Amino acid sequence: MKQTFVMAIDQGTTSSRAVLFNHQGEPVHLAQQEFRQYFPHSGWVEHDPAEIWQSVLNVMTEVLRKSGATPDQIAAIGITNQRETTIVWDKATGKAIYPAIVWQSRQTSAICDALKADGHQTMIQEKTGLVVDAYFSGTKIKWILDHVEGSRARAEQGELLFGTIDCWLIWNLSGGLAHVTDYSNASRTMLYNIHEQQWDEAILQLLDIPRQMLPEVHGSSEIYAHTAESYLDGCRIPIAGAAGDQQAALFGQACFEKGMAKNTYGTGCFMLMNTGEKAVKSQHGLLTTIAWGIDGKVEYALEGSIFSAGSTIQWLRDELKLIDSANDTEASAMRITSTEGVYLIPAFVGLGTPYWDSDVRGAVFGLSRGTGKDHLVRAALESIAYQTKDVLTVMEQDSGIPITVLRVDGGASMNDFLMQFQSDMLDTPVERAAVSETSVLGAAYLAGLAVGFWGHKDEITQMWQLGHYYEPKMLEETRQNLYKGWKKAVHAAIGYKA
Ligand SMILES: Nc1ncnc2c1ncn2[C@@H]1O[C@H](COP(=O)(O)OP(=O)(O)O)[C@@H](O)[C@H]1O
Ligand SMILES: O=P(O)(O)OC[C@H](O)CO
Repeated sequence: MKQTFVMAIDQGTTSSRAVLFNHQGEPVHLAQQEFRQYFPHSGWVEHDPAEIWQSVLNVMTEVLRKSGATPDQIAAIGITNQRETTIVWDKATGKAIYPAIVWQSRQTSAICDALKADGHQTMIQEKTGLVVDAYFSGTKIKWILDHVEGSRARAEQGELLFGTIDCWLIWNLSGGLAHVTDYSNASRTMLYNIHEQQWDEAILQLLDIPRQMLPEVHGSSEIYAHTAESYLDGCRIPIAGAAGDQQAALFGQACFEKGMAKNTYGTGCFMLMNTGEKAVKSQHGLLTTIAWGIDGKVEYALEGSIFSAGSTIQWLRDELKLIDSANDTEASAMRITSTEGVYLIPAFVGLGTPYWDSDVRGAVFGLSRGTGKDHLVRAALESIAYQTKDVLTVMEQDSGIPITVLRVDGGASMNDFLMQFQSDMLDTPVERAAVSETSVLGAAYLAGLAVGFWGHKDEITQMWQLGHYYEPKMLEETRQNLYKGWKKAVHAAIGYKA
């Protein structure tokens, strides 16, 4: 039978998706399932690894059912994932020994503070390209080994395995045969030397993490394993691509040339610039990270990480009950012409680039008696654009490359008000890709390239299509005044610690 599709799995922070892509790179069928978020303490976020795995199996089955396709029509499977989220599991039973500690979770900030106080920040940044922060997997693994009784000794015996979500899924899909990850995911652990491309013994010793529990690191586009016979009607499909969701989005946006940048508006917001074969060091809190490794050649990116973007909109919906759905925010923001001086600082789990402050928490400034729901909703949307401006400004400084156009994608990029305000605030055109699900598209491309479904990256460049173009329209004076107000508000929030 002719193989018609590549199946890509996007295991995101709030939902799992499976999408079938055809030869034209079009998403022709999709299945999606949300799963539970656990907030056991202030600033902690956890997931159930078994529920994540089950949700992925469900969407894979569901997308096949919806499409009427049979598993033997699938040329390859690609995986993209919420990054840094950490799972430690028992190799014999396949059961996690603790819930997945999610990238947003702050439960290891004290470990990070101690690392910084002991002067390890520079060494860690030099080797891994990352700042010392609870965001990354390294301290999350340490925390699990410190808190689950007997686990460190078991890890030393080779009985426990660590993996980010890509690794957990490949291990499960392969029936426990492959314990592997790709370069882009390894580069988010704070344990991986991105220049030497190997796990770093000194950092492993510092965090007391046994080497034997870590996966093998592979390219982002190659066959790691085949699906086990117990799934997908016994059809053994090659699992042929993996990348962290932000790197996969850079790939899906066809940002293959040095200096090309994209911003993805999901739960958080992540701007990445391709820096080619050069790992550019940041002076302003950007991360240096591996974009992907293909055919033995690793390419790098500069990244700005914003922790709360779409999640701020979820908060308006789920906690404040100001809106019924995320889509309502656009009309709400457009009912007024400005927030009238209201700024919302969405530091629910601290602030990432360029502030890197784990302890700051959210705040609202500029309330007056006339402030209403629309002002708060608009301030929440604007906070996403202001944080993006913070990141873009330092990215241009650190790379020395002006960003002349910003490619955008992700759930919240569908909001026209937000995208226009973004373009206005940056004074830069914004291009929304026709396929806004670029992470999952990137995963499909990576897997499809590995099995010859697509021939070359140039084919992908040809397939990229513009969905919507936004041009800056705001007066320079207005832009400057609004942004000045944002900066004042952020610094006031940072200055206030309960
Ligand atoms: N029209 C919209 N306006 C603003 N935010 C939106 C809109 N649609 C979705 N979102 C937000 O985008 C996020 C979902 O985007 P998605 O790319 O699926 O995120 P993730 O991959 O992080 O789960 C949610 O946090 C949601 O609140
Ligand atoms: O699941 P998303 O799209 O919010 O992405 C999360 C990022 O990978 C965290 O680094």
